[in-house]
Amino acid sequence: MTISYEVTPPVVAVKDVDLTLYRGEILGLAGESGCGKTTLAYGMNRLLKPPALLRSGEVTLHEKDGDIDVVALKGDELRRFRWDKVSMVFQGAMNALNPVISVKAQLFDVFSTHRPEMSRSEKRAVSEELLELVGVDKNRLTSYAHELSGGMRQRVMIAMALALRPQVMIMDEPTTALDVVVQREILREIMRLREQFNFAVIFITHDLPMLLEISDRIAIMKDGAIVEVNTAHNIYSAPQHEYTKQLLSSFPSLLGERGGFVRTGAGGGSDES
Ligand SMILES: Nc1ncnc2c1ncn2[C@@H]1O[C@H](COP(=O)(O)OP(=O)(O)OP(=O)(O)O)[C@@H](O)[C@H]1O
Repeated sequence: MTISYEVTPPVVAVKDVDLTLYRGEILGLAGESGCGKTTLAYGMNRLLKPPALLRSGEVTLHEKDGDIDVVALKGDELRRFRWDKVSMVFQGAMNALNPVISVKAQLFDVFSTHRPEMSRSEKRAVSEELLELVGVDKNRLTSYAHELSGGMRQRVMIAMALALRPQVMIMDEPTTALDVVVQREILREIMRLREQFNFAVIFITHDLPMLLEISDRIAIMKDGAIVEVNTAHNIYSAPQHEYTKQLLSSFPSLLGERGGFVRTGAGGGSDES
């Protein structure tokens, strides 16, 4: 996939990227600011708007009953694909909730658009369940965004992304704006939900230490290209690309003693120390 911004002169933000996301995996996408992570995510979910242009490439979702050619989707098909199959939690999503509409109205809106057959009481029951799933009291259904803390708003956004049980969730810096304690709570929640519902996650951040903890595999992006993809364990213990080594060494916390990982078992890297 190649994506450019058709400005003068044009900026090629994603250069010939080829990426496979496996069912149920967490794929971390790391790289410094401006390397093209968000543009790539938008490209995968058909969210590019001019001057962005998908110059070439294809996106295929393999489903039980056949493949979906995402680039060919139009109108209603595309609307159904988003949220239903692939949902996205954006950078700064906690500010994306409409402040003057209740949480309930925003959740109901997702169902009204995508599940028109649901009754009000069904919507209510499912919305309450969703809030509880992401650790928000169901009484918050009637709250407005401005009445919620940043962490709660972000949880509500995750509940919305989860609402239709998509196969893939793309999370672009979903916790960056939150303090470290809340950030870790939410990460744990995402990991738990992933185990429960088995969706795959593309997790985008420049925070490589965090990705090492939560990802199955990590793709390292530089200047619009993916320079290395490997298991989190191999990225950490046997980085191949010079840039990956540089990126690892730019996080002092990774050089010293390793702290406790959120993730246990595979991927955390336990061959040394
Ligand atoms: N609307 C635009 N017009 C022109 N260039 C753009 C536009 N949006 C992004 N770019 C350029 O495309 C490149 C990739 O940007 P992108 O936002 O995808 O990077 P990123 O890795 O997600 O960065 P960050 O972590 O800061 O969000 C950058 O060089 C950026 O300046």
